[in-house]
This record gives sequence, structure tokens and C-alpha cells, in this order.
Amino acid sequence: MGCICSKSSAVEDNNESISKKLQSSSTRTSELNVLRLSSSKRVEGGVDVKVKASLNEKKSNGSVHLYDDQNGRKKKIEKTEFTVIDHPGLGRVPKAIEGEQVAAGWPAWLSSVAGDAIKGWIPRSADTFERLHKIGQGTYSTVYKARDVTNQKIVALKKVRFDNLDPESVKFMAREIHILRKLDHPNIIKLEGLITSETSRSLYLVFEYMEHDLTGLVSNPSIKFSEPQVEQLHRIFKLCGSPSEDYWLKLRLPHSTVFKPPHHYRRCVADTFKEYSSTALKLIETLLSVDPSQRGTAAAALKSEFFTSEPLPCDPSSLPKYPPSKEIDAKMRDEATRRQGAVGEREKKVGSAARQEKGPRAVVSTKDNADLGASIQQVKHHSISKNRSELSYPHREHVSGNQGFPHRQSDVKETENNLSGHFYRRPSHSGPLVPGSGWPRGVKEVDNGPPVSNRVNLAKLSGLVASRTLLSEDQEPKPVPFLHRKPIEVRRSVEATNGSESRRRRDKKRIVDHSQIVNRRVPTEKSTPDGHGSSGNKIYMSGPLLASNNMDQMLKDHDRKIQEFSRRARGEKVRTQRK
Ligand SMILES: Nc1ncnc2c1ncn2[C@@H]1O[C@H](COP(=O)(O)OP(=O)(O)OP(=O)(O)O)[C@@H](O)[C@H]1O
Repeated sequence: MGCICSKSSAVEDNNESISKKLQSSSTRTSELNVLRLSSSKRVEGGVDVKVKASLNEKKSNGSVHLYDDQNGRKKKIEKTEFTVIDHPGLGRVPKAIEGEQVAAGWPAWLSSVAGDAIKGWIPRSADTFERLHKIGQGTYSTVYKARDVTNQKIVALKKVRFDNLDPESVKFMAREIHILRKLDHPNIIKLEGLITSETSRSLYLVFEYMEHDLTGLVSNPSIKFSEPQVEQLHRIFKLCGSPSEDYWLKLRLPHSTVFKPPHHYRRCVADTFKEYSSTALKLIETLLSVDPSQRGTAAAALKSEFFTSEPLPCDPSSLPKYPPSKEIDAKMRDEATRRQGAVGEREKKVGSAARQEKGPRAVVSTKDNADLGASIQQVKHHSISKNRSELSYPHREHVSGNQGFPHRQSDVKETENNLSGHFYRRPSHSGPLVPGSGWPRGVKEVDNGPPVSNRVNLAKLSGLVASRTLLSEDQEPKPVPFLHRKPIEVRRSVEATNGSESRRRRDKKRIVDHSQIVNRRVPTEKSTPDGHGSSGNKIYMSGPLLASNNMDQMLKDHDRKIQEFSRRARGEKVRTQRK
């Protein structure tokens, strides 16, 4: 049973006025007991459920308006909020506060151990919910779908399992409440209240109801994951190794083949991070486990030798200071430099070269790459990103931008660089795995305008080069000057990375550069024993197009095309050098 607290609900029922209880609070326990006895009860799940509900409303002045929901009437009682002066974390609250909380309907076992987690809240009554059916089971909980009768809406009630006699267990559970209460974000299910009572040994967490969970979505064959989502999984498997069959079985995903990598990938975390210290590697190894049961916990990680061995973290105040500079500023500077130099000439050449080749691939100029003197590795990254993007959306415009927000031609114009007349769009990282308002079910459905290539975004994320072109179905491929800038940017970014790396080494600072890590994930020249690792400088981009039964074949096709393109690029480069 229980009670619930909610900021926005006017709750019915209750036999006592909460004000009376508050007046008689901490010192008059016997009276409280009497009051408790007068509450109505019902049995729910074998546990006594006492009916009492009320609502609190925080006011900016620190007071709380308590609404007695007795007989459906609201009574406002202004009262100072349960104040606990600077009482961080969870734990005991002052006795007086505990008394008030108990008077408000909280069980003493909760208030005494985790008073801070429930501070300012009042439990709501289980009777104001109609439990519908079980919808899930977690490690520590059973979740039910329920109707909040008071607010006429569907909610999820999570009954947490814990030993209310064990303070550690209560604290553990209270920590979840404490954290959940702090989270207020549209993408995070909100904790709306709690159901319990003075006499109850159980606790229900009241959440907004969510129609889906990831497992549910994954098991629905009609829902296709987008290409980058599949690709991300493959990248993880390539680094961390393919999960075992047992693991897939444990997941019980009927359509898990969609996510299974076509080959068995050997775990190569140690190889990838071999330059790191052994203590760092040990930590990374435990954290990068695909199977959560094998993964190190945050608490264990903090105890890692890595944090106590040399080089120790530096004092943040000793870090170098730089003048403000943003990615966009650097790009604008590049743009200005290019306009001044002879690059314009080169752009023309590349533009015409690109036009000669029909099809989107033509826009990747190997001449350009050669001129820029970037390593073949970078050229390949560039080519691969481009190549793959084109394979995905051969007739569409490719603009790396905000994922999930399709760009129309008019949008592109808005980003035109006034100074150069070049199309300029600021690349951004891939968006979240699950876009806020539902993800696109395949690229074709995304919009009626040019889609954003998520692959390009991924490439950007991993430090690879993303090239782009502006195309429309009835247009010839238009070379975009941005093409010329990208390799420069990459070279600069690689230099910058190297620079920061050497700085790091010099300073022995432990600043983990995300892009560096990602770059190091790219397999090196060694072939993996299973023959599916990288060979030479070839980079295996993971993941085919959208979920497909023929993923294996598609991956092979991708690789073949990438190799083909790389060969052509090399040939072109050699020819250019001979001239
Ligand atoms: N707010 C909600 N709305 C709808 N369904 C929910 C809600 N919260 C949980 N569920 C369902 O209940 C299941 C169990 O959720 P719960 O949060 O207890 O466990 P978990 O987080 O998945 O696992 P664990 O507790 O082991 O970490 C979820 O997988 C989901 O299907």
C-alpha cells in the first residue's frame, strides 16, 4: 500500500488532515499511532496498504503548501519546508525532521536512514492508483502499469525490492530516488512520486509511463534501426570483440541477428591501447566489457591503481590557458586563408574533374587529396566516409549537420558563406541513439529533403574525414569547395591531436582525448587472426545499411568498393606525381 507524493495532483481520500498530523508530529508518537490506526487500509500484494494521500507544492520562499485531500477538498496549510541545512547525500536527518516526515506519512525506517531522499515530499496513497498489470521486471524491482485515478493518467509503478530492516539496503534504494528526483529532462522518465506509508514495509516509485523499452523495440522486426545505430554496435564489437553465443542467448532477442556482427571479432582492446600504461589498460579492459556482468563498476573503477599511480592527475590550475577559440572560428579562419591563397585555382580544377565523372563518387578528388599531401590513410578515411555515404544515399545531398533535422536546399542556402560564396555547414556529432521524438524508420522516411548522412557524422566523431557534395536528383554532381577544406581540416586536426598528445606526454597529464581514443580504435596494419581485422591501412567501417538479412554480403560489398576506390585514389595520386 502506500501513499504517493506528487507536485501536481490533487489527491482524494485520507482520513486525517495532514495538518493535524504535522501539529502532533515528532514528540507525540502515541498520538501518531492513533492517527495511523484511523487510516483506512487495504491489502495489496500481500502488504498492508494504508490509504493516505496528499500533495505538496514547493514555493520559492522555501515553504510548502500541503493539501489535505480529504473528501476531495484542498486545504492549504502553509508550513516551513522540511529543511535540512546543507545535508548532502543520504543519511540521517535531524530527529525533528524525521518526526515531521513520519508525521507526513513516511515510514520511520525510510526517514531515519534516507530522510534526505524524501525531503519535501509527501507519500501518496496506493488507493489513488488502479494497478493494471505487470509490465516489467528489473533486478531490484517489479514494474506495473497503473492508472493514476486522481490525475487520470497512466503511470508505471515500480515496486522496489529491498530489505527495509537493513539500513544499507534502504540507503541503496534511497540513492536511486535521490538521483531520480534530481533528473529533470524530457528524455528521462520522471519520478513523479512515491507510494508508502508509516506502516508499510514496501515502496513504490511512481513514474511517467513509457510505451517502449529498447528490448521491446529491438524485438519488433518491423522497426529498423538506422544505419549509424547498427554501425555503432559493430564498432563496439570490433573493439571489444564479438559477444559470445551465451550472451546473445541471455539477451533473448528474437531478432538479434540484426545486431550480430557477421564475423567473429577478436577483442583488441589491449592492442588498441597498447601505448597506455598497464594500469590504464587494466582499467579500460574492465570498463569496456560488452557483457554488463563482466563490466567493472564505477566504484571499483575509482579504486583502480590507475588513479593512484604515477603520473598523477595535475592540478587543474596548472593546465595551460588558451584564448577563446571555437571550431567555427577555426573554420572561418581556414576559409579566409584559402580565399587568399592559390587554393581557388585548385578548386576550379577539382570542380571540373569532379564533373567529368558521372555519379556522386566523382566529387572526391584524388588530385585534391594528393595536393594536400595528407597521408593515404587520411585519404582513405576521407574516401571511405564519402564512399559509404554515397552508397547509402547515392542520389541525395550529403551534408553533415544536425542529425535528424533534414536540410532542404533553402536551408543550405542559409548557411552559405557570404565571403566565399561556398556552401558552408558546420558539422556536428551524431545525435543520440534514440532521437527524442521517435527515430526515423529508415532513411527513406526521414524527410522529403536531402537527408543528413549519419555516417558522415560518425566519421567526424571518430576523427575520420567526411567529405560532402551537394546534389539533387536532377542535377549533376556539384563539387563543393568544402571538399578541399576537409582534408586540410583533418590534417590540422591530426596535427592538433598529435600536438596535444605530445603535450600530454610532456606534461604527463591524464587527459583522455576522446577523439584520440576513437582514432586508436581503428585497427592497425596487423591482420587479426580470424582474418577479419584490418589489413594494411585499410579501415573496416563497421555495419552495412539498415538492418538486413544480408548484412554479411553488404559489408563485403562495402569493403570491396572501398578497396576499389582506394586503389583508384592511389593510382591517381601516382599519376599526378609523375606529371
Ligand atoms: N516508466 C516506465 N514505463 C513503462 N515501462 C517501464 C517503466 N519503467 C520500467 N518499465 C519496464 O519495466 C522493466 C524493468 O524496469 P526496471 O527499471 O525495474 O529495471 P531495469 O532498469 O530494466 O533493470 P535493472 O533494475 O536490472 O537495472 C523495463 O525494462 C521496462 O520494460
